[in-house]
Amino acid sequence: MSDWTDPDAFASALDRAETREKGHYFERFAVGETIEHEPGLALDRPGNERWMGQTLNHDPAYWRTDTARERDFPEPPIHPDYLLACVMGATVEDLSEKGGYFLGRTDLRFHEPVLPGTEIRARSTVESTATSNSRPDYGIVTWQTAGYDAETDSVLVSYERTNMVPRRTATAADGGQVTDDEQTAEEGASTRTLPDTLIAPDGPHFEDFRAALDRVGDDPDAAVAYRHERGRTMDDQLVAGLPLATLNTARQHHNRDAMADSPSGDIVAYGDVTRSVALAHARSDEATYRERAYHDESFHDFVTLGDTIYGFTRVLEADPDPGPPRAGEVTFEHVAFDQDRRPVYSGRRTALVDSRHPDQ
Ligand SMILES: CC(C)(COP(=O)(O)OP(=O)(O)OC[C@H]1O[C@@H](n2cnc3c(N)ncnc32)[C@H](O)[C@@H]1OP(=O)(O)O)[C@@H](O)C(=O)NCCC(=O)NCCSC(=O)C[C@H](O)C(=O)O
Repeated sequence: MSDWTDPDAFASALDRAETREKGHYFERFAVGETIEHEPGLALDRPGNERWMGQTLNHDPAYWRTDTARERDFPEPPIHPDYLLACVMGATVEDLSEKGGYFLGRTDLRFHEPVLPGTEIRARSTVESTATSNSRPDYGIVTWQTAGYDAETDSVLVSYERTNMVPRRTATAADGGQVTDDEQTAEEGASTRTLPDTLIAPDGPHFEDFRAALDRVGDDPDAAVAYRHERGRTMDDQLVAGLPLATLNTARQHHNRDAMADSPSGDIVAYGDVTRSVALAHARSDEATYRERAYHDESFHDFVTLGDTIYGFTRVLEADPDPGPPRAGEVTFEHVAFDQDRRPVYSGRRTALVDSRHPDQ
């Protein structure tokens, strides 16, 4: 009788066996097609608290009932970063499990607060497809995705995301190597100057951001921009644990064997974890009332186990009008960077920030 566990015989059988593949190549995506994603999950308090605790999102409104009510929530809601990561996680099997880079996301909007117990579903529509000029083995696909309440069908979060997706038929490509000319151009770009004078707001409230912007005025050599002190080292819990808890099946985050020969050489953090950590650092220095929207989010470089993520914030605008009387709208640009000062994420965020209380 054959011994299927004889190591040599088994290794040779593996070479002959077909692999039942997961995920889809670029050619599968047709513009206009809508995909209803099968995975869905119930957003509960323990999952929410695990995400928030690990990413340092410790805003008490998401943990304490009394603070939640002060912030006009009926109870501590699901954190927007966790909601977003779960919606995107549920789409990965259909859209990006095959691998390829998460290039960016824009027009991300949170439509309404979400309470624990909500069961979510996701659907995506293919917006555009193109072959990549710089990496001919890949295509670039943009999807419009909505995360919605399975019971009421109301949209909770929506965004447009772009990934590189491997092509089924690899071309005679250079594998994405950057040429010497491109390298020189990149180095030249990195010497571009930023404003000399960087000022920080005096406090966390809307008036503090507005006053800091007024101080900068029209001076092209000044900006409201500051660092956040906290950092978070990426451990196994963040790199593999959190994405799996959102049903994100991308091998980049949990299969070291498959990633050993990839450009990163190891598993990499889910972009939504990296982003959530940097945003948590920023939020810890502001009196956030509500998260509203994000634009032009990009993931610039790999984050691997042992990297430490810090946050940097630039304040772009402070508008008193669009919010409720207690808050004004502030637009930030946030940058996540690592221990070597390498930017790994950037995005523009619009949030409502509480006004200073009259006796503060
Ligand atoms: C991704 C990178 C390797 C890109 O590096 P670089 O080559 O320097 O970037 P380019 O700017 O030249 O862009 C390459 C091509 O992609 C197009 N592009 C770039 N951004 C966008 C965008 N937002 N929308 C549309 N198209 C975009 C450019 O036009 C170029 O096109 P072409 O010239 O035709 O080729 C590098 O940035 C990198 O390594 N980033 C890290 C990526 C990463 O680690 N991401 C987060 C973790 S992975 C993850 O979370 C996966 C997730 O689970 C999932 O499933 O998606």
